[in-house]
Amino acid sequence: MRRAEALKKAATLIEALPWLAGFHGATVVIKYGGNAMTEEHLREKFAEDVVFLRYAGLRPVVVHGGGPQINTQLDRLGIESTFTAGLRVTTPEAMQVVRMVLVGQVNRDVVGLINRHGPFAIGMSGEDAHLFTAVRKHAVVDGVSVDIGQVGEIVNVEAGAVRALLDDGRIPVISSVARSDDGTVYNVNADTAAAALAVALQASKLIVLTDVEGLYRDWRPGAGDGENEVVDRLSATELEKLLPTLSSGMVPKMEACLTAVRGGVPQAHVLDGRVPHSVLLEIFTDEGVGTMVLPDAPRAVAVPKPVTRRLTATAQLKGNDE
Ligand SMILES: Nc1ncnc2c1ncn2[C@@H]1O[C@H](COP(=O)(O)OP(=O)(O)O)[C@@H](O)[C@H]1O
Ligand SMILES: CC(=O)N[C@@H](CCC(=O)OP(=O)(O)O)C(=O)O
Repeated sequence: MRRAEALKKAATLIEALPWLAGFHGATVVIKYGGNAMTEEHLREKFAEDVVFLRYAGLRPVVVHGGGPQINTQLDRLGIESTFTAGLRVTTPEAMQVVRMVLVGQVNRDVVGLINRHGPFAIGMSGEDAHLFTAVRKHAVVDGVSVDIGQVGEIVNVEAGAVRALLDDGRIPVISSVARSDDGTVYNVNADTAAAALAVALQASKLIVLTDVEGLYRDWRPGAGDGENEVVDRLSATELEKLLPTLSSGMVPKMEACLTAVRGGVPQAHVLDGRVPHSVLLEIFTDEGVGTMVLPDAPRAVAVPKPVTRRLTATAQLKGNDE
């Protein structure tokens, strides 16, 4: 290897040093969206990242989605499916398919994928060990409450089993299916489930992987990358104001980030799952990627990430540099 090239590689490794030190032992909840898991080479990179985190001394937890995979199966079976406010209207018939695909197919696939790189991943459904208890959720559209079927709102998280797995050096991989006290099974949006778990575990970070660069300021469907402006960083209050203007899949995603930071998680991120190794880039480099949501008054926590190189949220919204 040429000397210049070797020095560059060493510099990259050294750049990770403060982050490795700061995040040692930290719990990071990663939401792996169904749209982010469609390409094989990216799936491999994701699995490598998660195992890298584990070997680097962090405690990664994966909560996976599977919306496109559920759509495929519903189509095959001729079951119609619609979304309201980013949530699938879930009939009892659709619920059976949701559970089968998330727990029986996607969970197994993600566990297998991670275990190719190290024997750590263990699959769980939100129904296991009372992990997620839910009640029936209604969507609110134009201020009106709308019934969306067997969609759950998590009211309790029993994270003991997940903690035990983490203490044992495992990587829990969790499906967003929940049960109510009366035994009804509910479909929970995976962003929402990841946020509830991040709060229960008091994680150091929530990372939501998706198929766009981050939160776009004025999202225009169909516009390519670079044509929409990514909001680099924003505070909980700024996000709260923005929420009513958001649409489709971004609604549960950004609500999840808000829930996480309001619930004591110091940082929540929406990252582009199409960028290889975006999880490592976010955690171990100075730049950070995607959209970062911060609490209004960040607590004094052992998260070393300097934020000075990013635009402030206010400057972001004005479109100016600091
Ligand atoms: N403001 C916005 N910024 C970025 N994406 C947006 C925005 N509003 C709506 N979207 C849509 O939300 C989608 C992400 O949500 P979703 O399809 O549920 O992803 P996932 O399967 O990763 O959970 C994007 O692909 C985009 O089509
Ligand atoms: C209620 C609700 O909408 N549940 C989602 C659960 C899966 C999910 O969230 O998957 P992604 O993260 O890939 O979107 C659904 O049925 O599609």
